[in-house]
Amino acid sequence: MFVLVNLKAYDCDPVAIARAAADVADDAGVRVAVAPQATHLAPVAGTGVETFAQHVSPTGHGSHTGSTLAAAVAEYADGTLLNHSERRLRLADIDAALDAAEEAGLETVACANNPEQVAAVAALGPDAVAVEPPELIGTGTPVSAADPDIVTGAVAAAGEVDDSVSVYCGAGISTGEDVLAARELGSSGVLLASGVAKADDPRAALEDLVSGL
Ligand SMILES: O=C[C@H](O)COP(=O)(O)O
Repeated sequence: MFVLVNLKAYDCDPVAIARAAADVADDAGVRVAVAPQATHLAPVAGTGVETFAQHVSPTGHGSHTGSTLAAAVAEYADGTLLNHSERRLRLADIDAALDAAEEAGLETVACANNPEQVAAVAALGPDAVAVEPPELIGTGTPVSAADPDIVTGAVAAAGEVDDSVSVYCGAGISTGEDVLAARELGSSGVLLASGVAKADDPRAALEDLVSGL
């Protein structure tokens, strides 16, 4: 299982969380990655943890003020999220951002709300898709318990399009039990945020997440 921790724009210490994630990944032998704000990519990557951007632009070098270029992100990061439900892109822009990310050598995780969108984004050839029902994001109610069919549906939808695309799930995942339930449903990773970024003790939260793996 891959544990991808998105720090969003939460008021947290990205480097402390990254250090804890690197330790937990090493100790448990589990892939754990951290996706900080773009301005924190360098210090987070400096901890040695796998580092993801939260977004890259569907543009290359040129007159694109405010862009986050995949090539610039790749100086520090290993991969990137795309089309998170809090950073939605049009289909053509997901396609272009995937191309830019792949050209820069970034691993790509494209998000989708439901199995139908999973099929659409899987057809664009990301390394992975992450299904997240928006209504469960940040609730602490895990998608694996509240809407298991959306996870199994996403696994089936991606498999019909391209079975080399990994399927992750997210929304409300915060415990080791949630991670195991996600795996039972066919997911090969989880995407989560508040369970770690808002935890009183992020290191303990990370240790619990991987405890059953
Ligand atoms: O990127 C992470 C997801 O939106 C899930 O967020 P959450 O774990 O706070 O529900």
